[in-house]
Amino acid sequence: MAHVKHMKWWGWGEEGVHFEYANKPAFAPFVKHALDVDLRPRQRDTIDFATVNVPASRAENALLEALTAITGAEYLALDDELRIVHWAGKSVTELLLTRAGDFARVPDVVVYPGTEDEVAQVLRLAVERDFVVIPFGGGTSISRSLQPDPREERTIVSLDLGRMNQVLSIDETSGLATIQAGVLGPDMEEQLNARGWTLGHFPDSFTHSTLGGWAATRSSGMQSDKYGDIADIVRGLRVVRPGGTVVLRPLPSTSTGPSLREMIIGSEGRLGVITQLDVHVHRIAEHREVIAYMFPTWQQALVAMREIARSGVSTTFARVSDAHETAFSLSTQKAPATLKKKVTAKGQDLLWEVMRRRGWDTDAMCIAYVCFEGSKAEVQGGKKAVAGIVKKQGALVLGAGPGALYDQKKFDTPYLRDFLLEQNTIGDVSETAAPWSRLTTVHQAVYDAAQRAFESQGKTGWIMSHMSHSYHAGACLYFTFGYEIGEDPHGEYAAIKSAIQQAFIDAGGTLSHHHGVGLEHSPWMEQDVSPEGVQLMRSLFAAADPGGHFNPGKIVG
Ligand SMILES: Cc1cc2nc3c(=O)[nH]c(=O)nc-3n(C[C@H](O)[C@H](O)[C@H](O)COP(=O)(O)OP(=O)(O)OC[C@H]3O[C@@H](n4cnc5c(N)ncnc54)[C@H](O)[C@@H]3O)c2cc1C
Repeated sequence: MAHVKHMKWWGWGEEGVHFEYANKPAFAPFVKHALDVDLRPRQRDTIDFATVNVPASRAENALLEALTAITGAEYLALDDELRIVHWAGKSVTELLLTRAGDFARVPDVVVYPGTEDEVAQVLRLAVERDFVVIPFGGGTSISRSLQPDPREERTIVSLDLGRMNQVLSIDETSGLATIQAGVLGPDMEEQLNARGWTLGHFPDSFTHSTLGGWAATRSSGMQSDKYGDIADIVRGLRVVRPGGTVVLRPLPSTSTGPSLREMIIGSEGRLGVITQLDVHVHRIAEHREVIAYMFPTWQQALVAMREIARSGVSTTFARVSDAHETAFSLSTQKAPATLKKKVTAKGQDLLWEVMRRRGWDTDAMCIAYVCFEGSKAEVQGGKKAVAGIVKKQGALVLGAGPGALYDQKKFDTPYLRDFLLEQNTIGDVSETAAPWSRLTTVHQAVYDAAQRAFESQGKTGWIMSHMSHSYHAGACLYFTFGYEIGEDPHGEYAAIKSAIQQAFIDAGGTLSHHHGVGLEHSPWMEQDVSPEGVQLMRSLFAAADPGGHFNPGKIVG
């Protein structure tokens, strides 16, 4: 479909873009140490689509004609590659299945509506002709929110919102923009930036995910400390349902019963299709700086992060990597190519010397990044206040150099998972949020659970974490884990991922801070929101969609 950009069918992002390690001398030794895996040079650049068998479309001609009458033939896709692009998201389970060509059930047709009225017509038709509609944003779901039920006998339509991609208006007085749901992150920012505005929402998946997808999964971006999670950013919505459109106006606040807005946010396509959103927008900051700090220990770093959150200093983000993640970050540094970079590397050696002389255990130290935005004076003031807080916890201020590097690399990491899969190795993530009082307990519990799970599967595994997204009462802990794939890729993954998710709940965290539920996290929902809570959700979905036409089975089965 020439009008809508898609990721490659077999992995993350664009064809031809890869994670490279040849220019990162410490990376291969790190992987050997952490996972006992010997990296091989990349064997292939792509996977030939001709090598996979795609189940034939089950869509009948009469239905295709009815859909054509709505959007026009140009906006209906039956071709196999597009059906595979739309069959699932980018969770590890889905990537393994996709690479193996193991497609139990794929959408029978992809429909690209251009207007809200066309969306409404498709949904009415779904009820009339009894087919399933799975709304599709950018396809970056990491919780299996898109993958159809393999047992689904009805026709499945993937409804791709990608043509509805415009910033429609900006209310400059209120700082509110009205934007179509199918717009990809970069396209939306380009339109907003052209008028001096930004949404400020930058998930790691930003380049390939959409505004509607963010709202449908309760997303959070790396700058949420300043701009809020998507649930804070979205003020108004239009949600198309077969019987009509729910219209929630962009009011600053309201007390008109239970919040419909909150109910739609995170509904993963089960309550209808979000076509348009009213969102907070902000003037692009005059000045921005990311400063790096090094802490002697994780405990001291967490205390500092809490103090920063409490201090009233406006930070755009404040995140700290634990010792394992710090070691990983250092392993991805490029070899210095220019004289200037060689001098910087020398500076780093000196810094290491300073830390050793201070008696630091360099295996325990933790790197933190804090971002400041505003006028030059505001940024200076913020930096000064944060320096005071971190120094009380024994940290060294590393300055803007490493911070700028972090800022540039932030959207590259998703390519690492495909690179590792190519090396027969899993690299995956799980995140939670917990009160400040429980963060160290959750962190330790997840490490212990992962270690036990690695051992039970006979693996040399690695786990690392960072803390980000601070709130009044707590913060998000984001874990990355890896291990070499054995003989039972799905069984091993299920055992390790489940151990981590269960540890979140047992230690007092939530089962997901910003990746949503989908099929992946659904088994823990009763433990997360109580059995009665799940029953309430089931009743809601059953009443809102009695025929189970809209992304059935997701969140709660
Ligand atoms: C490598 C990687 C990094 C990630 N980093 C982050 C991160 O930093 N922060 C974060 O929050 N998430 C992250 N994610 C998860 C993912 O990007 C988010 O869940 C994102 O919000 C999904 O948006 P999307 O447009 O790709 O939606 P899709 O994946 O296409 O869809 C997700 C769900 O939303 C529904 N949906 C989509 N559009 C609509 C609509 N208009 N109306 C109704 N339902 C709709 C779909 O049916 C599906 O259930 C990451 C994922 C990956 C693979």
